[in-house]
Amino acid sequence: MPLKIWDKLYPHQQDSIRWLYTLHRRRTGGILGDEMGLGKTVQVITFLYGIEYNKLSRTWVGLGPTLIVCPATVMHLWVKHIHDWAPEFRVAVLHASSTFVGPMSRLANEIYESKGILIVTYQGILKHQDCILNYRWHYVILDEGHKIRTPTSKVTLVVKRLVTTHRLILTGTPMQNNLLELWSLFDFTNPGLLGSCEIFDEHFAKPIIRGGYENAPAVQKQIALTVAASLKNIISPYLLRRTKKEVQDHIALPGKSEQVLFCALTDEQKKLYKDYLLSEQVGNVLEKGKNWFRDTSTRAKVFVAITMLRKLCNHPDLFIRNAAENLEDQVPDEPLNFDVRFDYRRSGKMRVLSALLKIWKRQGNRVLLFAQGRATLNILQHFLDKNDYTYLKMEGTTPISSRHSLIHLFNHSTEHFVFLLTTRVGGLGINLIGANRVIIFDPDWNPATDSQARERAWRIGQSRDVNIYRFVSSGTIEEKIYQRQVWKQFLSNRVLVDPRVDKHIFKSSDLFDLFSLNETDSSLETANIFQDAQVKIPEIVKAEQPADEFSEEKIREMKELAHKIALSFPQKKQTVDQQELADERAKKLEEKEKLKTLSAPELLQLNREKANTEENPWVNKVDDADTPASFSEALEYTEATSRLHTELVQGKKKPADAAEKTNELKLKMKMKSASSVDQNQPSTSYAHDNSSKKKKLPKKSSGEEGYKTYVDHSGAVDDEKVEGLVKAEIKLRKKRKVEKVESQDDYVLRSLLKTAGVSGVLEHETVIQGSSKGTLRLQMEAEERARKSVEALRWSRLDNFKWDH
Ligand SMILES: Nc1ncnc2c1ncn2[C@@H]1O[C@H](COP(=O)(O)OP(=O)(O)OP(=O)(O)O)[C@@H](O)[C@H]1O
Repeated sequence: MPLKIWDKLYPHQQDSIRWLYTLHRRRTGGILGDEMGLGKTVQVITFLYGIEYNKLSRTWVGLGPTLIVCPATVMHLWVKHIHDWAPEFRVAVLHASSTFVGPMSRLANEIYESKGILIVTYQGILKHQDCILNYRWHYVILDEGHKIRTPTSKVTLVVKRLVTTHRLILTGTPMQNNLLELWSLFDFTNPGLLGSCEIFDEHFAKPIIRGGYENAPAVQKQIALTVAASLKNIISPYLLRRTKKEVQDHIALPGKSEQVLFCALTDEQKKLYKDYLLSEQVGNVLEKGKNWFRDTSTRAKVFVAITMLRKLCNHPDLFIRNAAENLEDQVPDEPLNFDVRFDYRRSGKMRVLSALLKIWKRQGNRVLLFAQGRATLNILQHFLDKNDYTYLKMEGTTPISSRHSLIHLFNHSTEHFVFLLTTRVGGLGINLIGANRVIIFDPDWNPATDSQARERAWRIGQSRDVNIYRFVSSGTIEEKIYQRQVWKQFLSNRVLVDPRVDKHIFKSSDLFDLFSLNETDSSLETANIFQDAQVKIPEIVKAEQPADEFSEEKIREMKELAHKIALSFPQKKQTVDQQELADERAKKLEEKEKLKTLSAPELLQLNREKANTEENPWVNKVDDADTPASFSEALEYTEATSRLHTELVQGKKKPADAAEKTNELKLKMKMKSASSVDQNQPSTSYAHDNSSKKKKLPKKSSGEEGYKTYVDHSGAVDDEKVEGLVKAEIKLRKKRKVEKVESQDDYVLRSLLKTAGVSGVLEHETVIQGSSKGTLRLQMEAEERARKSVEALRWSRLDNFKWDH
């Protein structure tokens, strides 16, 4: 690969190029399963470029015709990335939004003949299968390849018929709901690796699932663990997965926090919820008992009832409309028409949303707001309109051709505060790093859908810390959905990350469990299950908000105001007697000249005396322990700190930077820094001479606790003032107490808990990470079982081989 490209890749990307090349040489496929946003697209394009550049393939002399299948929203992103990283490639999009004039089959043929790259959507492959299946492709790449996770879906079946030597899948979420999905993906990239679907289900999927339940016997738990470890060994060579945490040293992403906010239902929602649970519709479903899922029509009714409850959790209007129209078998997801009675406060989650957006707007944050359905999105849009928030919106009906420009607009201008998206359309494959806050308004059954959505902002290119909030209506169906998400995530982690992940938490939910409302109190069911994940907000030490609480806009306003005030000064001066001014100037000049004649200790002594006598809000009692070596050094120091002080007052420098600079100056002057020995003492101190003892500073008022005081000696505040020995007090947070000072996140959470009806908060990461303390008591039996599973798989491969030949 040309160095000019190689050098631009991060180390983990270079590793994956090596891995892809190993697969290439073995003429086999694989799954590139890096977490979202680590640059899988870039890795694959540069790898293909390497094949072309080195003419590595014997069959094609370089890269042969290549097919990329991806979701519609990212088609143009692929084109852009190819233009950026490998402009020599000929690339075309097989889609109505393409600029090509003429039949699509001709376009496909032209690209094929010129050994170019053809990009098509998953729908497109169904539509154009007749022509695409006719060709023998060099590489077939499925981006967001989890789209073929259902073994029997039409698109999966068509994709598996593609004729090609090299098959790659790119996905940040290789396993989403169950283990058979993983089988389906490998059945495309490495046919036969995991045996037949039935054998895999019986010998791998079922044992792993059985051992995952809390009430499973110990032997089953141990079998699950060992079988999962065997499976991981089998797939490891063909699955490359790195998490952001693992490569953080290279990519240096900013911080991320992810919390689950449990929002209380409003009284109206509660009443409607309970009434619905008691309704005939739900009663009919519950009557079916344990075997409800065997009957298709009951399954459909359960689905409708659950959807109704989910809508109610979002806003009563969504529920009432459906109930009024008595839509028994279907729940349309059409936008609603709002009348003047619309009130966001009737929804508990929207109250929380309102409180959050207010704070974030003030703080200068920008938000991705994800919701499952178009109807919910519509209600959220109405809320944003009413509150004059600027926003963009993208959902299923947004034309493909305009999606890319919407994304570009959001990322490249700060004009829009919120980006409203449906989770499935806006959550896949795109970059939305213009936002640093994410809300997932309602949870999906599939944890990967929500994970994909949250990763739109926290990815390469993001420079600000990202906070993610998942909203869950407490006590409702949404809690059950969230619990199912955790369970699925646990299964996925067991196979993809660490088989020892040990979080046996769930028994399978029955219908009564789903159709219930837990009203007990704010100590939620989910919070009780995951007690270790509960977020505890530290006590507030300092009442006022930290200085960085101000948004950029607010700072600009403050600066403008300061500027206006400053402009008013000269007018006042004109009213002062000119003679007085001249006298004043002469006096100050004289003082300055006199200062130059003083020795360094005299200068500092004078300085200290002035500080201790003057009534000046910037002045603090001086407690000095160090002496500069010479007068010129002292003067240099005084002037430098004076400049610093001016910059500080003018807002050009932050207190922390000013303090750092001052410390540098001190070091330069070879002054002792006694304060660095004791963090509780002021950071800068002066003294009559080296032997003098340090005096303790008077205690600060309580409002200033959590800060250390830095006493700075400086000259003029601005040019109009007399140069001399003026002191400033710069407040810095004490290192030791910094964690006690309320962070922006804590401030947000506290506000929500206090006023917006949030009844609990869980740290999502802690919820999904299991401990790895698995017992090895039944190791032998489990190993035997795992050995049998692998053997069954080998026989199954042999059977397939016989059939194939
Ligand atoms: N080496 C690199 N140098 C600069 N930018 C990069 C590099 N690699 C990736 N990026 C940028 O990082 C962002 C994320 O990359 P990309 O979209 O390829 O990630 P992904 O892993 O495919 O994500 P997803 O799974 O969400 O589709 C893009 O904006 C891309 O341009």
